[in-house]
Amino acid sequence: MNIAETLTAALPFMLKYQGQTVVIKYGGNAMTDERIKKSVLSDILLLKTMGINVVLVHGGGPAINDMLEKYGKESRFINGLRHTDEETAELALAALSGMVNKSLVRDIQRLGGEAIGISGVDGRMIEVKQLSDELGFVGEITRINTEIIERIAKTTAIPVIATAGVDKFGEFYNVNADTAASRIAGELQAERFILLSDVRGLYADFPDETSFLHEVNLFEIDNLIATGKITGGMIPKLEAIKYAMQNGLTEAVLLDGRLKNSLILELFTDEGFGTLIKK
Ligand SMILES: Nc1ncnc2c1ncn2[C@@H]1O[C@H](COP(=O)(O)OP(=O)(O)O)[C@@H](O)[C@H]1O
Ligand SMILES: CC(=O)N[C@@H](CCC(=O)OP(=O)(O)O)C(=O)O
Repeated sequence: MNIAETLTAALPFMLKYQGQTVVIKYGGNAMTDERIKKSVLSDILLLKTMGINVVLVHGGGPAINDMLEKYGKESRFINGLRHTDEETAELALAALSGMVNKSLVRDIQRLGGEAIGISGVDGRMIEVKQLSDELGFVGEITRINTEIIERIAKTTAIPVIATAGVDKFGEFYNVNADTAASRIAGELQAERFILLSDVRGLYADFPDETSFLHEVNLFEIDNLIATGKITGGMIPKLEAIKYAMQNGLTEAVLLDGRLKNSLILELFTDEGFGTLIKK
């Protein structure tokens, strides 16, 4: 297709999404390759330039692992959530809100766009309480203050959100990025919520290619979790989507961030490239 045909074919989708909110959760595992990262950010900038209200929420598990390793601290996960002592909470904040957030902002700016990076601590955007004694300083979200996101989103800048949380006493908490992104998408009543990871989508029997699921509903997700075939970071991801869908979100898409232009293909064609999660 030449450029004119491509743009013309995209017109109905552009009209559909213009002025709408699209929340993109960019997982740390799809961020480790610089070329892929640049391509993802360039797609995100294209969406913003088309008049879509893009909100970028990022993770950074691998960056936190590296930071902890530097300080001689071990990473330990319980059902996909990192056990977080006080020092880990501070190091996670440094890695996510410092390194990862600012490098995403810088990379968008290098591509010619504008971005403003904030963490859940800023403007008390992500208010939390302790989730459990067992996990330490892992936050359970009690409130999302979307005002600061909405203010940035009205400008030419893309809001880039690091998902640290703060409790009523001002303590820093580590918050799973999928959980926070799902809640933000729900609160913003996003038209689309897309989670970019390093996997094609959801498998009934991971990693058996033939078990790939193009579409699932919440009931099927519960059954899949019960089979034990869903492990690691996929558990909080699905739990987060489930929670947000019971509280305002209409659907979510698990998408492969490593697939070139996956965001554009997902939003601007009728073909589904990932796993669509519906009520
Ligand atoms: N049933 C499943 N289908 C797809 N991925 C799964 C499944 N069970 C476990 N996973 C794992 O979940 C990972 C994605 O979750 P996570 O590591 O938290 O990603 P991210 O850092 O991008 O949020 C995949 O890389 C895969 O290894
Ligand atoms: C509590 C908890 O587990 N927090 C996560 C926060 C980062 C994250 O979720 O990043 P990804 O999206 O790349 O996995 C962590 O410490 O790894």
